[in-house]
Amino acid sequence: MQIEQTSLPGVVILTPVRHGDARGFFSESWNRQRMIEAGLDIDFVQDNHSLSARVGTIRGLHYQAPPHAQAKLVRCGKGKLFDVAVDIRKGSPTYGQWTGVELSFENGRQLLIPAGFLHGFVTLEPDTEIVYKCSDYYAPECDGGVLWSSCGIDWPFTGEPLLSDKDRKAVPLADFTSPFSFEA
Ligand SMILES: Cc1cn([C@H]2C[C@H](O)[C@@H](COP(=O)(O)OP(=O)(O)O[C@H]3O[C@H](C)C(=O)[C@H](O)[C@H]3O)O2)c(=O)[nH]c1=O
Repeated sequence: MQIEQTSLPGVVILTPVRHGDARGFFSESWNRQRMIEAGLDIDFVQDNHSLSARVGTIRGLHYQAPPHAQAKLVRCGKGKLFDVAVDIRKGSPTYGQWTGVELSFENGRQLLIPAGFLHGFVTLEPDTEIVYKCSDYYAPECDGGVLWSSCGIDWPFTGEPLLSDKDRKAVPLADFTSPFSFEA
């Protein structure tokens, strides 16, 4: 498994090995022992899977607040997307900073996003599917969001995005009070 750092400490890109043969490929998309060996052991408890039919669909920027904060391991099961994490830990030297990576079925890359970061993505192909592991269960009472266009993210997409009503009405980062604090 290849591990690449990003501009945000703690947010890392993982690329599992693909074993190719005449049929296609086989890959261990997640192996807890490999994560432990890499010092990235996280006790994931829930897998999520969503389909976004239209190019330019933006889901995000979301978080779950403590006590149900979620770390996520995100990959693209079909199509292509640009995945983004934003540091919202009060007191963090990278507070409000973002990093983004293109995830696709073709490149097999995954983004590991710790708790304390917003997560969102924009789809770059039709019928794009995202699959991701979460380190806590869904807790709608802890669900929160920040407006996708308020964090200075250089989205690789022009035009009007497709958004849920919830995402369209999200609070701008400048007006946001984070429930997360940075722990050095
Ligand atoms: C997140 C979630 C949602 N749901 C239900 C609630 C709604 O009836 C429906 C759609 O939920 P929502 O509009 O919040 O889905 P997304 O906009 O894709 O939200 C997700 O997208 C961003 C990128 C994330 O990282 C989060 O996992 C999550 O916020 O699925 C569940 O039943 N379980 C869940 O864990």
